[in-house]
Amino acid sequence: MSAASSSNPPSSSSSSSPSSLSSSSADGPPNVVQREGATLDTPRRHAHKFGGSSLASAAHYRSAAGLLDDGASSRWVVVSAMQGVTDALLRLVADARAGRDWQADWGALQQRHIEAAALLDSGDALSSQLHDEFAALHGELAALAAPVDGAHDPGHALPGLGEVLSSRLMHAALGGDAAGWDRLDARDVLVTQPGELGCAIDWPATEALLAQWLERHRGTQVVVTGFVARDGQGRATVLGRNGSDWSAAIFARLFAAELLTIWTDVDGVLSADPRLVPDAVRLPSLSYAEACELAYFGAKVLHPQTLVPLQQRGVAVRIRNSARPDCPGTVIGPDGGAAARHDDGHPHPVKGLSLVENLAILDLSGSGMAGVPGTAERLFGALREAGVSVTMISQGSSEHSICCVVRADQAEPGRAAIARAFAEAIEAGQAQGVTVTPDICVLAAVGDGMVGTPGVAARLLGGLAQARVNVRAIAQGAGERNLSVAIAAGDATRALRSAHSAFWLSPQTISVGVIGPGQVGRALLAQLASSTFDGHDEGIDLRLRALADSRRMCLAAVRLDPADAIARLADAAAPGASVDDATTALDLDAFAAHVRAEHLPHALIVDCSGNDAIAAHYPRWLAAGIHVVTPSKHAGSGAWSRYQAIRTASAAVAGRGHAQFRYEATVGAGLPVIQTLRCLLDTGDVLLGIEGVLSGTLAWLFNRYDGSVPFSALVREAMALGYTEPDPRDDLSGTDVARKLVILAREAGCALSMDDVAIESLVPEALRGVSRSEFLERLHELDAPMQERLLQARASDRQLRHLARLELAAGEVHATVGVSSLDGGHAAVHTRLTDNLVQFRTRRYADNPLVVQGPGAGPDVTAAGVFGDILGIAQTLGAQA
Ligand SMILES: NC(=O)C1=CN([C@@H]2O[C@H](COP(=O)(O)OP(=O)(O)OC[C@H]3O[C@@H](n4cnc5c(N)ncnc54)[C@H](O)[C@@H]3O)[C@@H](O)[C@H]2O)C=CC1
Ligand SMILES: N[C@@H](CC=O)C(=O)O
Repeated sequence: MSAASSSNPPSSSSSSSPSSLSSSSADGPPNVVQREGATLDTPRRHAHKFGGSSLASAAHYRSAAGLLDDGASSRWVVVSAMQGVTDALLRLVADARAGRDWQADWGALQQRHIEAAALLDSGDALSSQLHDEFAALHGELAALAAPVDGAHDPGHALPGLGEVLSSRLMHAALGGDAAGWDRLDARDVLVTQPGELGCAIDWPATEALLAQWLERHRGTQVVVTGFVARDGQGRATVLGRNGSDWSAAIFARLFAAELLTIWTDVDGVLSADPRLVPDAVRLPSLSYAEACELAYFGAKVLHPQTLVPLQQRGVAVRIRNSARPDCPGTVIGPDGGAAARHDDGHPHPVKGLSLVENLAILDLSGSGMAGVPGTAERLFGALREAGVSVTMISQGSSEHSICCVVRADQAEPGRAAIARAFAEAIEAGQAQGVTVTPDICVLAAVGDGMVGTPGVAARLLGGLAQARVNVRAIAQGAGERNLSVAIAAGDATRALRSAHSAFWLSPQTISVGVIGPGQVGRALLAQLASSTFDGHDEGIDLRLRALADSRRMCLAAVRLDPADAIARLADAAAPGASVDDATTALDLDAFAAHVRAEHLPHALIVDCSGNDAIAAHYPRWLAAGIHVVTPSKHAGSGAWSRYQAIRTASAAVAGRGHAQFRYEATVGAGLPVIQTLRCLLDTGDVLLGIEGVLSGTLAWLFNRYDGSVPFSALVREAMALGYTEPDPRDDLSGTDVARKLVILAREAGCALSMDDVAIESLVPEALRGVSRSEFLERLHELDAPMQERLLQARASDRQLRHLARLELAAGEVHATVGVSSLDGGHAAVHTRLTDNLVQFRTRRYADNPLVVQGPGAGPDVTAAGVFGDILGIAQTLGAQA
């Protein structure tokens, strides 16, 4: 018997429940759904169903019994078999039929049930009942070896024994008769009959038998066997796979429940298959129509057949996780439609996305078909004759071609049937023939809210376009609840993720990867973790999805928590660690590919490594549409050719709009230095010169250095405070400041390079070529020359400051970096701590420079500059959306 059929609608005489049910029900006429005073949270007449995954052991039965304690005055619980038992029974039947040994498996199955019974019932009664059931099963299995006599298959109903046994265990777990629980074997009352579309329910016969049963039972607390039933001759039968859900719906209707709760092992219906779409969200509610659409299109929701008996009476279904009863699950009912909001509080026109795989497209085309009545009838008639079921149909208004999607294994019979039906037309050249496109799947967007909502197709197709998914065929009925597209099977996951993002994610969702969790990288992660900036209100959704240091990387499918991302990077590499995120050896191409997830609208890499080799990747990343933000000066001040490649790549990126390269923190850390210069230039001003203190480290050193403490001791302190470059010689040599000057000059349109800057280094010649560690050991060698400079400056009542100068005049650029001896009139003498001081002299600010001043080094202020760049990019994306 097939489960993929629908029940016949009940006859008019069956539209009310049996009269005895009415008299035995304490809550009033059972054929009137009791809504007054009841809500879905506190139904008075509550049917439950437990699937096998919720009934794996005695402990599961106990906790299931606890879940029934919900205050309802009438409770019915329909049970599946214990987990795995139906499959075990099917194997037993197959083995017995084939003459293979089945005794051992039979014994193991009996043992499993007896053990569970012993834990649930202290007496012998339950065990002895189970022994009787197993003895009967033994006899029936033994008889299966004999040839089948007549059309009735005696083994057909045996797999239903699992539900019978399970109902006994649940009855015991609930306290049995003593606790007021009846047990109803559905084989006594539920009558099936063959229907046009398969197995159907004989409602009048069922209601009559149930009425008789209710004359002998209270009927307000009943454990019911799922899956099993009887045929018109009173023989045991089963409802087919997933029949337990159908049973539950049937009994919820027969007992006039207000709500049917189906307890299973998932949190409810999700917006898409979570194995394919990590971002899938639980749907709080669905209408019957939406649930049916999703179910037909591959979502593992309830079989549509299950909903029929409930929909006819307006009974709501709630799908809940028995392992997480706090989760409210998904309600399917009359009110689950367009108005429903998701957990994020926003209404969504599309409720879910589903995918049907293993399909093929059949296409019949020919100019002779246009305007000819009956073409479609002939085509689909041929498919019907060949027993080919059609999943999707599409025809353009030109009528030049008609195509349909069928199961892959039915493509060839379908093609042959259409070719036969149109043989004459093909021969005459009126039709070109039938083509088969294999390896197809259909992606469907489903939702009541789609009805009358403009833009749904645009979002779906836009999402697919972004992921470069080609659409082969499209179908949407006038009902507007389902928009289906046929696509290549190889594109399925990418398509589903992109479509999901198009409907569920903000257009300002950014997939973020961070490289270099050092001083600045750590501070940035901390700021991302603790930021009070509520990106979701703005629509900005920054998703840290990747983190790398110089050896490893950690990639997360959905997101890494910035608060423990560094720990994950370290921990996940530990032997035996198993997380959903993959930590592997650093592979920058794989890192970038992961960040540039096609299903997420935008991608951004933050490079805090300070490593020149990483900067070499920027042109490729930018060309691939990945935004790049960095505090590192290598790209901005490195080889001119690379700098140009970066600019070119960020200027022209097809598809996603151009990828941005931002590096505000390279000059002045968190100070708005580059943006100030840009603002001056973009508004038509002309840069004449820049003078100032561009090193936080050197500012701090010279602000502190008074001869009382050796200069080398102050350098060590600056290192510890995170002011210096990873190698402090970059600061002391003036290289770091020169880099900043080059960055600013290039920003102003000058092709300046490091070689063009006259740099005075504070690093003695002898220490320039040694290793970093040797340099640190010999740091004291700086002390004597610095002491001497200090004394000289003091002798002329001056102070030492490290200055950078850029002069632009008559097409000439002069850039110098070094220590100056300044009198008290110079602004640099009045800086404090790590203050940077940047004086822009421009045409507009010629006499009195525009000054940017403030702390110019340190992990926190630098990270803030980086964070500001990230948000700046996100905001421009918002403006584009
Ligand atoms: N510290 C500060 O005040 C400021 C720093 N910056 C810049 O920020 C950048 C980072 O500075 P810090 O955090 O102080 O340096 P850091 O040495 O503390 O951190 C660098 C991090 O990058 C990682 N790394 C190095 N090479 C790598 C590679 N090839 N691949 C992946 N990861 C790699 C290291 O493992 C380390 O985690 C530098 O470019 C620096 O110039 C800019 C403005 C201010
Ligand atoms: N080491 C640098 C850090 C900022 O760029 C400095 O001291 O300025």
